[in-house]
Amino acid sequence: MLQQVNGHSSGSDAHGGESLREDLQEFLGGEAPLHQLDDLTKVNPVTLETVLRCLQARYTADTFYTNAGCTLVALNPFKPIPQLYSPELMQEYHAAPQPQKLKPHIFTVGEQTYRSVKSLIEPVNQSVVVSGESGAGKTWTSRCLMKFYAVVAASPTSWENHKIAERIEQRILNSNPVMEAFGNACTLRNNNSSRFGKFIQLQLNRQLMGSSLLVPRAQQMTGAAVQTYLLEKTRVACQASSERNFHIFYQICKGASADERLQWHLPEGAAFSWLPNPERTLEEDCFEVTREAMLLLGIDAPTQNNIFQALAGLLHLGNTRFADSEDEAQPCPLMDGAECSVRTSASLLRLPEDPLLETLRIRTIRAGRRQQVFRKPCSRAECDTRRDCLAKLVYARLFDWLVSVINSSICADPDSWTTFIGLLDVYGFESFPTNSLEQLCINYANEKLQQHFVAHYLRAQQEEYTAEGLEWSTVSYQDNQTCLDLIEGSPISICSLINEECRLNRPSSAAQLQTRIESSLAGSPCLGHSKLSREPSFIVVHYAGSVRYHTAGLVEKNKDPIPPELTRLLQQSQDPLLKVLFPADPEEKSQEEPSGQSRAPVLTVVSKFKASLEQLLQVLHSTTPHYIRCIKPNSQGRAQMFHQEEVLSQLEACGLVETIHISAAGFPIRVSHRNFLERYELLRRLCPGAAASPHGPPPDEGRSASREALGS
Ligand SMILES: Nc1ncnc2c1ncn2[C@@H]1O[C@H](COP(=O)(O)OP(=O)(O)OP(=O)(O)O)[C@@H](O)[C@H]1O
Repeated sequence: MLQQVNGHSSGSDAHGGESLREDLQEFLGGEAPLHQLDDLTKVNPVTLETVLRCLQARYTADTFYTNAGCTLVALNPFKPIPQLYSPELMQEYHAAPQPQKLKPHIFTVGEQTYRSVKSLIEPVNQSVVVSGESGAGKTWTSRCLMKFYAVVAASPTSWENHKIAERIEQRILNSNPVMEAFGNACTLRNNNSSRFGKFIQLQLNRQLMGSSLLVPRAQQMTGAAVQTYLLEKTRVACQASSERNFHIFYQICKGASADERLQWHLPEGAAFSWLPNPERTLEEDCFEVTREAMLLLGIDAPTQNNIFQALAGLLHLGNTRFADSEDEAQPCPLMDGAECSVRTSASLLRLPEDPLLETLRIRTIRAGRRQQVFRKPCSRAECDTRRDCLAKLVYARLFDWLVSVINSSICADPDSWTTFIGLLDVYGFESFPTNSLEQLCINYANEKLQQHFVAHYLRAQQEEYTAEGLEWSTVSYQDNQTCLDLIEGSPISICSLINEECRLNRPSSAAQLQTRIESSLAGSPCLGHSKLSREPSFIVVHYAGSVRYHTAGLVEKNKDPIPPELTRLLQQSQDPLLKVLFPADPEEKSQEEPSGQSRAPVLTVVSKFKASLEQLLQVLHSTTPHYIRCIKPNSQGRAQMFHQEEVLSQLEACGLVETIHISAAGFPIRVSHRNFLERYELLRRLCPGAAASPHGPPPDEGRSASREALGS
């Protein structure tokens, strides 16, 4: 293009203009400032480098939202910017004739989804997929969107309806502090990290405004439903160094009244081994906010008291330490002081003390044709595992129960809503020095979502070309099906092999599992080899990068075994809450007591997760998806700091690099007619006889003028 311009320079003399020479100088020097580009697919050319430079320029200019085709990229500002989320700004986006013409913002996505629901054009239901790594701003974004909908989707017809709507919205918003108190924790990467995934379905109902059918329809929020995924329950009993347990434990220890301290056996300054780093004071430690929100969700004070007492019981359980037994035939003795912990824990959980201790220390085995019962003292390590398992079991059931209570409080009668907007806030792609089943599940979910995204993005591209009247150009793009086949395919895949090990219930070493995976799936191009690793592992080449998964403990984690004695013990509790969490249910036995010889399908972690993922994707497929990719500009959580390498790896992990490649596979350079004329108007002036305006492009933004410039 430069040569072309230079090539025409003699022509410029023909027009004789000093001014033309000056214009040329300006043309050669002046690209549109990068920070003004609202859409990453419009940087020219679309490459990783230009995209990164554009994001950095915008971040430096305090511009945190940028479009990338059908995706919104949200850079975490790491500083409060109240005016960016004010109710006035919400109203501005809500009232704008074309919100997409305003600056990119989460409110644009909010308003677009809301209008699409209102338009009743199929598919009416909408979903917003919010992704990004830990600390990137997913929870913040989802919360902001919920507040936005609470404002715009609350325009009922009567005062009475208004009050009902307000109550529902308040409850929906109140579900956030409760779920965060019980499901979030302070990690190395985020002080308020969600340790579970969630899909919130905001249920809307069509309202007729006034009596005339011609008056525009509104959609009013009538309720919501929450679905959660993969709570990191291991955190209850095991926290990485410098991390913390779930916020709620710190809240009760810091916020309990004097009476409650007595009742829950939580004296000031008491030390609990499952409560590391209690000296750190976080904004999230606010017990009062959680209590208030629980109350508004219908969890009354006695029930709350019951919950907190059970949690205190778990903390005391964590202080129960075992010593090695000198005689294998005898149960492990308790360490000094642990007797008191068991007693307190038993009294708070309202369990009989001796059976609690016995269950922790003695395993019952059924064997032989007659299923004779044998009692075998556990090793110290086994006692620890059983203690931790008991705590995880209680906490996971409590969390699920809370979610169900929240749902019954916010969920609308199925007849009272017709449409919905779904907000999906999931863990982003993970790759740590050691990766196990949790990362495999999370990355598997990300692969599924990425495939969904690529299919949608390619379709959107083709539609755009058609609308532009461009010649049909099939964007050939290889999606991530090969990787998904490796993880979940039939008949043999990583999931099926791990499940098979659980079903056969045979002793199997980590090295054997590695060999089985490598030999059975050797043909997959997405299975990498781990020659350098000392520990048994396998590598999966994900769309976002290669991840090495260690096979040690994988099968056991997948089984997630719950000794049946533990469930039976909890069913004996006199505590009203535990009675609800552990009802005497005959079905439970079949789930939790898989017999070694049984061929019945075992409900493994992977198979449950796969089923819930399929259900989620079915819902997503039935909606129009919107994507928000949250990016963390630096890992220190500091404002005004942009680390290019960190951002780049996130662009890869959240699939934005893919978007860029797809854009480049189609038409990598996209400029509106108006911008094109603004930039290349000069070409028309270089062309002898062209009637170019010295004042810039004509106002019609027309194609013909652009063609003329191209032809010159
Ligand atoms: N738009 C924003 N404006 C100001 N601060 C923000 C914004 N988004 C995020 N933050 C800050 O970043 C922190 C981390 O954000 P958030 O908890 O939403 O991350 P996340 O992606 O949900 O992380 P995780 O996966 O660990 O739950 C917030 O606590 C907040 O301090």
